[in-house]
Amino acid sequence: MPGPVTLKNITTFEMAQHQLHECVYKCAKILELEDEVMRMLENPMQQVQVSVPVKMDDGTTRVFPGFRVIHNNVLGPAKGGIRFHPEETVDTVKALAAWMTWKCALLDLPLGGSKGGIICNTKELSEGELERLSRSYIDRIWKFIGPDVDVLAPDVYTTPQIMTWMMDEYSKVSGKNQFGAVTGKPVLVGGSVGRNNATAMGGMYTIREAAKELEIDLSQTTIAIQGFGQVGSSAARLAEKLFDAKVVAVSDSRGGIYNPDGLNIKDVIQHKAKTKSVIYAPNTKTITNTEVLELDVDILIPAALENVITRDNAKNIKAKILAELANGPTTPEADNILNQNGIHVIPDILCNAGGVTVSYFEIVQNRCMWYWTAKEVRKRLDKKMTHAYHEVLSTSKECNLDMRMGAYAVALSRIVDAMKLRGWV
Ligand SMILES: NC(=O)c1ccc[n+]([C@@H]2O[C@H](COP(=O)([O-])OP(=O)(O)OC[C@H]3O[C@@H](n4cnc5c(N)ncnc54)[C@H](O)[C@@H]3O)[C@@H](O)[C@H]2O)c1
Repeated sequence: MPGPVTLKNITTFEMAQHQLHECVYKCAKILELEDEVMRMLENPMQQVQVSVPVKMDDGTTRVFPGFRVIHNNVLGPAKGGIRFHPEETVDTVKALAAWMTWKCALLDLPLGGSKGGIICNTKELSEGELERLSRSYIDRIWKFIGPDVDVLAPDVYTTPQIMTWMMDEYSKVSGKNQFGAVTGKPVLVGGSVGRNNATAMGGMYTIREAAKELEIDLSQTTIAIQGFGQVGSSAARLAEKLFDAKVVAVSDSRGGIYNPDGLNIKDVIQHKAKTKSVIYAPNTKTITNTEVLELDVDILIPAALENVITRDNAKNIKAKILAELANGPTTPEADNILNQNGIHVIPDILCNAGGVTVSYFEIVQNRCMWYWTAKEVRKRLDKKMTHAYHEVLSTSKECNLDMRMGAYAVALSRIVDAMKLRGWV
């Protein structure tokens, strides 16, 4: 975790990392954690940097820099995505690995946190080059990963096909089938059913519990969702299906759409498939992304970018529940304003943890060679998310913390207790 940083001239992503670290520091003070404990959590336990050679289609060889970072594995084998991005940096990978540590601990998964990345532009690579890159990366890092050590998962620009190549290469070098070394695989080769909409589904369970706490009848609620990608569109569909709630607005990078009587989500999905955007879907009014956030709705779901709720617009948020399916959508200054205004925030590390939870289920199924039905996956996800929500709620009430700090308090105390038990600190 960095010390004070100048917030001038830093990218949005660095800003999101900074917020995350701020939460951890604040929480560490509340929990009165000793300096050596914080030093242990400040830096990753292991950082591997590799050069990944790839034979290109034109006969030349290119070398791509790659990383794999384990932030902390006190609770179990590390778990984290692998990103293929032209602007990847080891600092980003380190921050994201720490984020995985907090999320896994909060959900009480027997896993630590890790992350990896390769600096590359997937749009410039052929299918064959992409496969050779994925396999070559595993050839460089295979000694540092595995089902009992560090499990890989998809992230930015890495797909189920890439995960399958990586699992296959790891199986080859280790001389046996090792489905549990990688998650996010297609169901046919050891993936879990229910992973596609797990993040949104997990978020819905936390919204259901928040509504009970606030005595809100979900069938009478209106919902606005920023972002209509994998997570946002699933959230819109599920809110209609599970709660019979009215989704009145959704948006994407080109703008938002609004209908006070409720959108027809199926039509919006079809419109987006045809035109690549939600805007101008039939029977809707076009609005801006800012307007989407400030609508007079009961539930607001950011499901796109970081830092969209800031000190400038937080006072205009009218929703009773803010369910953070996106990572880092709210700045610390905005958090204070939301809390003062009595908005119930379901923080990102809780709200969007359904994805990593079903990834954990994938590891369990791979280890047992016993595959669950969609109903079983949903039931287990519900149990995990509901339990985590109530732990955060009761901690925040008992310790007089907001929900975000409550979530970090639960996660940090679990990690610190385990480090003490194992004699690390
Ligand atoms: N996919 C997962 O399982 C998962 C898990 C945990 C957290 N998240 C978080 O959820 C968020 C969305 O992830 P995703 O997988 O749905 O991504 P995605 O790429 O499928 O969708 C992102 C959506 O955001 C929209 N968008 C981009 N710029 C925008 C802007 N300026 N204003 C409004 N909308 C804009 C895009 O048009 C798209 O609809 C991210 O913050 C991600 O980190 C995703």
